Amino acid sequence: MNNKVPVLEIFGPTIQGEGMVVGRKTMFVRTAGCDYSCSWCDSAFTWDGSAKSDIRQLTDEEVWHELQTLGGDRFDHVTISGGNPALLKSLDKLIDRLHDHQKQVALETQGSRFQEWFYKIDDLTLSPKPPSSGMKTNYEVLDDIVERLQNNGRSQHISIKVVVFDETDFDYAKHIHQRYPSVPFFVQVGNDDLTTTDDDALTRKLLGKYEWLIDLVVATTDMNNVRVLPQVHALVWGNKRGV
Ligand SMILES: C[S@@+](CC[C@H](N)C(=O)[O-])C[C@H]1O[C@@H](n2cnc3c(N)ncnc32)[C@H](O)[C@@H]1O
Ligand SMILES: Nc1nc2[nH]cc(C(=O)O)c2c(=O)[nH]1
Ligand code: SF4
Ligand SMILES: [Mg+2]
Repeated sequence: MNNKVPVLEIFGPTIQGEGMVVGRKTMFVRTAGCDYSCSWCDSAFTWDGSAKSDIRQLTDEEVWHELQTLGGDRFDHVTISGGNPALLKSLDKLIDRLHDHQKQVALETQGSRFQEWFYKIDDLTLSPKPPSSGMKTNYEVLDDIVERLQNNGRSQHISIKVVVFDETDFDYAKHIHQRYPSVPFFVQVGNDDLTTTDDDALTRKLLGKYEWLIDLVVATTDMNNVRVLPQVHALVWGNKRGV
């Protein structure tokens, strides 16, 4: 069995800029490879071949060593993102190692694949993709993942986060919230300007979109138990990588 993890970036400590533990001090491990190809993916380098030569096949011990080198004693939380980390059975050992060292573990995934190690994740974000992404949600798989987690006592450890770019996406978000009403639900501002280096202009634009999304949620009856968030890291650091 392949016990290595294809890693593209390890960075931090920084803050979790999105979703259920927004603001939480954390390290990031970003894995390579995705089964989706979202039109607006802000981490397309994980799957489009452009950073192929940066991919390292690391053991859990090597990942842990690098986290320690970077973070020392200044972290107690690690977020695994990608790409889609749920493609990797081999993350099981890394999660155990992090827990052995009293580090909490968060996961970002789109909900297209299940892994047994989902049951061990402390903060698990499922982020199904709205129409603007060009991807199609497999509800059979998503239903199964949510059901398994709920049936195994993980309800306090999961959330759903939908990125919204337009009103069609907002309708999709409403539909997802109605389908899984007991799962803590987040809508997130979409960033459609992934190349600009003008941080002030980007911040202004994203805050404008944040207000637009807040207004939509405020005006909608089926969106009451909902949290509306921007990507805090994009407001602070723009499109910079590794923050
Ligand atoms: C890069 S993805 C990696 C994890 C996993 N593949 C997923 O999509 O959940 C992490 C999060 O960033 C969000 N995201 C990606 N591109 C974005 C963009 N342009 N604007 C806002 N959020 C974005 C995704 O929807 C997801 O919630
Ligand atoms: N600060 C920060 N927060 C994040 N939350 C989710 C991220 C991701 O790319 O998965 C991300 C990221 O790349 N940086
Ligand atoms: S699922 Fe996540 S990593 Fe994959 S293409 Fe979409 S946003 Fe990017
Ligand atoms: Mg990101």
